[in-house]
Order: sequence, then C-alpha cells, then structure tokens
Amino acid sequence: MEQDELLHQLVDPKSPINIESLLDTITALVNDCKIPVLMRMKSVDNFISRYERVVESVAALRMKATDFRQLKVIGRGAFGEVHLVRHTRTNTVYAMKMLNKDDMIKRADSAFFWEERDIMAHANSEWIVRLQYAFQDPRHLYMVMEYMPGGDLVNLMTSYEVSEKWTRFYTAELVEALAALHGMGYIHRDVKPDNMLISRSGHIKLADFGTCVKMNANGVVRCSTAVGTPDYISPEVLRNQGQDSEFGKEVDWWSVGVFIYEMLVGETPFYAEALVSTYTNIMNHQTSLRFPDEPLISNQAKDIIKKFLSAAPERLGKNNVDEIRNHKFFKNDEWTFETLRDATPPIIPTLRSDDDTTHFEEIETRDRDNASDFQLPKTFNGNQLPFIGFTYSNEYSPVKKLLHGASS
Ligand SMILES: CN(C)[C@H]1CCc2nc(NC(=O)c3cccc([C@H]4CCCN4C(=O)Nc4cccc(C#N)c4)c3)sc2C1
Repeated sequence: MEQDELLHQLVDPKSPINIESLLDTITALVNDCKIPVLMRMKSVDNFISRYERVVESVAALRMKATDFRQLKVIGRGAFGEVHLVRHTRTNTVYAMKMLNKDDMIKRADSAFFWEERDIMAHANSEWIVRLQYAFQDPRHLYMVMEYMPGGDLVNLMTSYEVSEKWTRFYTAELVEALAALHGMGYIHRDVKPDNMLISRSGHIKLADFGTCVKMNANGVVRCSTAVGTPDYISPEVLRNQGQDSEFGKEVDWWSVGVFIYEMLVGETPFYAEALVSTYTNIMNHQTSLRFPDEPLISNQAKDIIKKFLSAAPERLGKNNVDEIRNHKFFKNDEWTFETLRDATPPIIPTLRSDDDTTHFEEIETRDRDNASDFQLPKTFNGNQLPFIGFTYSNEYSPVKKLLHGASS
C-alpha cells in the first residue's frame, strides 16, 4: 500500500525524506528565517512564532555537542578539527570531526562532506573507519567516528625505521582497503599515510574521505579540480588540471606506489623544495624516479614501485586487484591476502586507557574567537539548506521502533 511505502521511506537511513532529514529541514528553515529583517514580513513572523519553540524542543531531544565531553584535539584540517570525546550517556570514547559551516559557506565549498558521511555510514567494512552518528547545529557539522588509538602511519614512520616486512603488511592492508572503497564505487584521490589510521588491534583503516568521488557507470570520473596532496598526486590528475578530464580508480594505485617508496626510502619519490619542481618530477616520472643506494631495496620492491608509478594505461591494478595481490613483492611465509586480518600486525599500540592519545601529535588548540567572526545574515541566504539530510544515526532510533510497530 502507498502509506506503507511512505512509512518505509521515513525510516530508511538512505532516504532523503527519512525522519532525520525532515527534522533537519524544519530546523534549517526556522534558523534561516529567524532574522529580524525577515520577520517584519507577516508570513515569516507567523511561521517563526508557530515553529521556534517546537524546533528548540526537538533540538533538545536530538543528539547535540553537549552530549559529548571534549577530551583532546587529535587532528586538524581545512574546515575543522577532530577531537577525542566521551559520550556521557554511554561512557564510550569516539573521534568527533567538527566542520565549520560558516567557513564552508564563505568558501562555497559545502558539498564535499557527503561522500565522507555516506562512505563511513554505509561501508560496513573492517577497512573503513565507521561513522556512529552524524548531527549538526547552526554552526557546525559533527561526525562521531570510531577512535583509532594507534594514530596515523605518518606518526608510525617518524617513530620507527620501517622494514620491508612491515611495508609488505601495511601495503597489503591498504590494497584491501582501497579494493573495498573502489568496490563501493568511490575513488579516494588523496591516499597518503595521514589517512591510514591504526586501530587498537594494530590493523589499519582508511579515514578522511573528503576528497572521494563516485565513479560513473563505466568506472571513470570527469572532474577537473585537482585535489590531493602534491607528493601523492598522479600525473593524469595533474596533467588535466582545469580541463575536463577522465580518470579512474588507478589514480589511487599510483599513490600506493608513492606510499611504498616513502616507507622504504623515508621520503617521497618526487619530493622537491619547490612545488612546481615536484609537479615536474611527477610529469617526468619515467626519468625522475630514482632509488638511492641506501637503504638497500629488494628487486621485487623496486619492481612493484615502478609498476605503480607508471602511466595510467599500464599501471599495476589497472585491470583488477588480483594482479596486485599476485605480485611477488607480497610473497611471504606468514600471511596471504585471505588470512591478512588474522595476521599479527607489526605494531600493536600499547594503551594505558580507552582515551590514551600518546600516538597522536600534540596539536595546539586554535583560540578562534568564534563570536567575532560569526555575524547574523542580513536576509534569507538559505545558509542551512546545504546541510539538510546530514544527520544520521545507525542505531535503531525510537522513531523506527514506533513506526515499525505501526507498519508490521
Ligand atoms: C577543497 N574542497 C573540495 C574540500 C576537499 C576535501 C576537504 N576535506 C576537509 N577536511 C577537513 O576539513 C578536516 C577536518 C578535520 C580533520 C581532518 C582530517 C585531517 C586531519 C585528521 N583528519 C581526520 O579526519 N582524522 C580522523 C578521522 C577519523 C577517525 C580519526 C580517529 N581516531 C581521525 C580533515 S576540508 C575539504 C575541502
């Protein structure tokens, strides 16, 4: 029956008209209309006086920032920070990413977070950091994610001399994580050690999906803005910067080649003082790729690096992931790609408590005086509209229980 179909839309986590999205909508509308200038209009004033209290009471019942105790800043990006937090009701520790809505609106960059939210919410993969909740208030978006107490691989590389044995393990896990992400139809575009985090067990997961993009039916992406960090960016993404270009998931396999080189050599293969020289080295990778005499690198390691750092049409992984898994670099007597998850990782983080942050760099708290740089808009700008539908909870929400009873 039609009502049943509608009922199911209300509780489907992927529906744009599920209950969370509808509550986001009424909240956004009130917040965008609650402007003195606008309320001089009768229709706006009547709407606000009917809904302002309702929206306030709804906000008090929904998940909010004060439900979490801030413990420590563990990361910072262009539009926000990640904090280690403790959910007061359940006492559980999470990593909570906060993105500043004002900055995103000002920079007209308020759509990149959808891929990150959808990937972490629906991946259901041991290789991808999990999204527990997503919520928002008039100033920020919040993503409550599983805490990865081992820190990122940059921190590991600066703390240890990484052997080929370790590199083999972490590269194999990265290959499986990218295979899972590509399997969901996404390209990462910014694969680098900063985005590989170590869990309590010592296995790694991919994080930070802001640069991800969905492939089209024939597995390519038409997109000109070159994103990604210079050192890891592939030549085809660089070459077609600006023009409309097509590229596929092989851009991520290029970055794996850079990653292997960096773990074994200690610096990235195309690094140069000036950014433009790094770009030149990447474009001329056939000639610029060099292996130093020290440290000694095995032939199979050099071979797989060269096969990843090659032109897109003949790059390793272009046809399928198995051509990567079968490369002799991964041959070893401790694990296979099938048993990888049960293998013992090189480093199992030593943790004194569930909120131990010793594996994260100290980050100075930015004393942004928010009050000053947030001014109320002069008229209806629809500044809250880009964020409608962002709120997510993977738990069986009370609404679902209520509706489930009704529709069964
Ligand atoms: C230019 N446009 C198009 C967009 C391109 C993509 C993009 N990504 C952004 N991203 C950000 O603004 C941002 C904010 C906080 C932290 C982080 C990462 C970078 C540092 C750590 N981090 C992160 O996500 N950490 C993380 C994630 C998950 C679990 C744990 C733990 N434990 C830690 C990124 S802003 C922006 C603009």
